Amino acid sequence: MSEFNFDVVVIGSGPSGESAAISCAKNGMRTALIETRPQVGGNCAHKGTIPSKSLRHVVKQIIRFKNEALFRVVGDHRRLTFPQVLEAASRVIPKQVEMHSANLNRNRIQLYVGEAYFKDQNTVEVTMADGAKETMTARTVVIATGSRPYRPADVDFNHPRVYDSDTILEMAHTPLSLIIYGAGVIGCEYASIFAGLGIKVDLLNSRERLLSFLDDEISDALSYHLREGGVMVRHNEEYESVKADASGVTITLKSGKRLRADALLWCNGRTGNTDQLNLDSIGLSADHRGQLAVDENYRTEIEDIYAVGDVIGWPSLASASFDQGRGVAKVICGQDTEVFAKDVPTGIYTLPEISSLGKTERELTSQKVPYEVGRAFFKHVARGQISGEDVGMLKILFHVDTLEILGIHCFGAEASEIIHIGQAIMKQQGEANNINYFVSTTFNYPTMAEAYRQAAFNGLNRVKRMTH
Ligand SMILES: Cc1cc2nc3c(=O)[nH]c(=O)nc-3n(C[C@H](O)[C@H](O)[C@H](O)COP(=O)(O)OP(=O)(O)OC[C@H]3O[C@@H](n4cnc5c(N)ncnc54)[C@H](O)[C@@H]3O)c2cc1C
Ligand SMILES: NC(=O)c1ccc[n+]([C@@H]2O[C@H](COP(=O)([O-])OP(=O)(O)OC[C@H]3O[C@@H](n4cnc5c(N)ncnc54)[C@H](O)[C@@H]3O)[C@@H](O)[C@H]2O)c1
Repeated sequence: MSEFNFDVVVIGSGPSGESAAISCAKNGMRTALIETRPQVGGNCAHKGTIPSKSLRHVVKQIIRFKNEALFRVVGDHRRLTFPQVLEAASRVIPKQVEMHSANLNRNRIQLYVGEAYFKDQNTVEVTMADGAKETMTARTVVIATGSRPYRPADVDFNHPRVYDSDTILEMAHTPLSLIIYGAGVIGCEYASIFAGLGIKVDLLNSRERLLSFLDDEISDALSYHLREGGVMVRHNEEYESVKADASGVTITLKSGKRLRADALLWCNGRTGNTDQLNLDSIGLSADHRGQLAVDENYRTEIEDIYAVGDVIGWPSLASASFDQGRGVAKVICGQDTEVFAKDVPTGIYTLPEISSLGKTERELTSQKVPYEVGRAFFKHVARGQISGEDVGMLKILFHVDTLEILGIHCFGAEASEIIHIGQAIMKQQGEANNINYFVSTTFNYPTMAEAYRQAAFNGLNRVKRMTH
């Protein structure tokens, strides 16, 4: 008889928690999963990735309908309300919940619904919705509790015109104008969504440029297209005060500017969900952002307590969280130690979409790497012309001597899919990672993938390294 009820207890059912639990169970571990929400899927399925991407999809369809004269012959040009758009977008959530529940069931994972906190290193207590408590013991605990929007104390989030990225999914009216404070990935994606609905958007960025981790050319393209879509982007701005009243919200900026809109969407930062875990009881503490420090095996400072997903900070992506969950399970099951998720691509679902992998031009320049650039514009790609989605560019950065691909940057329709073709080549070892792949391989025609061939020709012609 084991001294514990479970081998592993996982707290949180987002992508990192679910994949950790399933991988542990598949390796024969007696596994429990605890989730506060009555439904599994995490913030990813209920508040973050899935609802925002689904909203964006609906908005993209509306834009398409508005801009395509052919559709206007068959339907009138009606104005949709935000609640109608939300309703259409939210249909995907039950499908996600059903899929995740089935995955957990199939793998015989014991699910507890309630809020978990530590009693000691091997004991976790769960407070159920009705106040009842359940206690369980385990050799190993995985903290996968995710994150939530950061709410500064001087902004009244109880006011019905002030939203964050969770509560915006409950907005019951359609504002004519919206201020978005915070121009990180969430702020930029929501700016695209609301501008796409014809709402006047002010996007306030505390930094000098949008998404400064991107290649400059891509970040410039995003600024240009957001502005063209009707978003007023303002850089280097910080708020002084936020005042909401019955008819709108006024934000006063440290620069002296005063902006007013029908509603405010706050997108400035997130906090790790660690405050309810009673970490003191096990001698663990989170940093000022509520995040936990881990080593390259996702171990916290406390033996047999691991953490994965948003609660450990970078990269805070659903994509990486899946891998982190599987990675930590390998460590727990003693299978592998090379598990840290790195070389994570970015996939940003603005309009236009952005995706990138590897080094930017700025990084290569500062590292004094002799590189060249190959570009293809979607307006010159037959498939882009046919589909009418001809805004965009694919850019390949490669070493002038070895022809090794060093970075791929893409914006435009389906950029987040297109990037994975290049990723497969970049992942090859040694000389197999070579830009020549794209000129020595036959691509289906017409496809967006053909942009790789065009970009490779463009780059190789530039360094005269092609045998014609
Ligand atoms: C608006 C938005 C859009 C995003 N878009 C993308 C995108 O397009 N692509 C992408 O890759 N990433 C995206 N992300 C990020 C992505 O959603 C997160 O990185 C991902 O959800 C993190 O997964 P996780 O496993 O850490 O946990 P989460 O999904 O955060 O889930 C954690 C779960 O733990 C539960 N929990 C917390 N505390 C306790 C407790 N004490 N007891 C029991 N349960 C608890 C919570 O209820 C929650 O369900 C987006 C995020 C936001 C906010
Ligand atoms: N498509 C996607 O992959 C996607 C979509 C949405 C969110 N996410 C993830 O969710 C997480 C949260 O997104 P977010 O937009 O809230 O966060 P973020 O870190 O991108 O930034 C939010 C805002 O805070 C500001 N900020 C952040 N750190 C700062 C600092 N040190 N100094 C000054 N200003 C700072 C940024 O300029 C921005 O205005 C991100 O890690 C992101 O990767 C991913």
